[in-house]
Amino acid sequence: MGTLVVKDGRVLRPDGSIDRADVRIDRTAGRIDAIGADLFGDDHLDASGGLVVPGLVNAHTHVAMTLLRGVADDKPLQAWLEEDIWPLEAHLTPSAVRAGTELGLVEMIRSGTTAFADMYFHMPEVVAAVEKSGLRARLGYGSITVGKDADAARQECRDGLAFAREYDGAADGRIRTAFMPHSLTTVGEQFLREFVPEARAADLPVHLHANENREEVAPIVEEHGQRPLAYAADCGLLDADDFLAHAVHLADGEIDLLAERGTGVVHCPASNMKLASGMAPVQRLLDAGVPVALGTDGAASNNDLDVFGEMRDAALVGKLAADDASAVDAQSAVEMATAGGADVLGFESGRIEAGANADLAVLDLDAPHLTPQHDLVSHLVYAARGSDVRHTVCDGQVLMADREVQTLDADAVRERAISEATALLDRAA
Ligand SMILES: CSC[C@H]1O[C@@H](n2cnc3c(O)ncnc32)[C@H](O)[C@@H]1O
Ligand SMILES: [Zn+2]
Repeated sequence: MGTLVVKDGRVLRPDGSIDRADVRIDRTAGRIDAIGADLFGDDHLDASGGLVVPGLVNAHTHVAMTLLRGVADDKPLQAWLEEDIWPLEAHLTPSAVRAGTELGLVEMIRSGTTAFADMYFHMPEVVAAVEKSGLRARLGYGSITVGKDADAARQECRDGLAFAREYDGAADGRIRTAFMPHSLTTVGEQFLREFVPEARAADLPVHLHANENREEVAPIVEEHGQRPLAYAADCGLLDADDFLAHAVHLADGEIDLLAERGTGVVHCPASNMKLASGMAPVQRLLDAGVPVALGTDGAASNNDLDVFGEMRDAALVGKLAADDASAVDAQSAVEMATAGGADVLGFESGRIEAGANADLAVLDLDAPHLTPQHDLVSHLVYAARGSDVRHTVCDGQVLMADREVQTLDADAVRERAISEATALLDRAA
């Protein structure tokens, strides 16, 4: 396969500095092997006039929810899930999930995302779509036990573990898996106590929604007499490779617990604002040393999968939450979307440095909204958009060149998603 050189761009380094350099990729290893001046390789990708950044990481989403984009807006979490989303999801089929996932993967490739975590249904379809797309992912079947009898509930968790065991390492290692109980209120205590140790035995991380809004926190405190994360730790959760989505409503002791354990938090600012869940204490999490990543959540609560939007929202709402304009600065937002996200998902990505996974994006800088160029880190967070991405590379493979997605047929994917979304809403009507 040889080498690929990303040529003549400016390169964002892990310390936030930017310099003119070429990036050489060993395509067989899928790794960056050199960064420097005038590098030669077997193939070249033109980055002149552009900025080479680590591929963005979307560390919490439900990709196939692209099919539900715009079906239910302007409601709080519980009403949105119970009145709209879950009744529709009951009619999902494997082919609907495949179509919605491929649509989301095209959207992510086009906006420079190279790795993501997905919790959803019909996950073998997601595996097949990710394999074809060339992206990197941490995948899990979302187990829900509430409202099910004990046998069905146990089967939900068994299915989640079986999926994770079977597909870990798929797509030449680009796919890793996790056990993904949906949340502390939708998965019963007995099932957490039974199945989390099985996940540990299989060396699988655990990913779940936690402390998302006040209505989710209150019943846990009432039923268990503990804050949610103390209860989670009691149930065997919060290992160093586990990661929680949202973590909006946190007591001081819960932040300390996350820091002590090294458990990751995926901050989902747009979803938290849209569902009026609250403002996560992101600067306090960063100050405490908690690993923080960014996620879009699903496209029905965002309503897109563009991580550039998440960087901007994280910086803006982070300042409001801290009542401090210096909180969650641009460099912090970029780190959460790149190296921080990769670390939380357990990937050796998110940094343009020799030895790292060759996951990167090249942005065009010649747009009016990116002019003048006093500070490109500032531009990445406060001015750039996903549509500024010109090339996307993952694992050394070019997934998009000059805005043309190479691995999926974007027009066909869009047509199929439209027909599956229409059929899904017809079935549910
Ligand atoms: C069991 S698969 C995942 C499940 O989660 C639902 N979901 C989407 N967004 C959220 C959110 O913000 N909090 C909790 N659950 C969410 C999704 O619709 C699936 O049913
Ligand atoms: Zn979610």
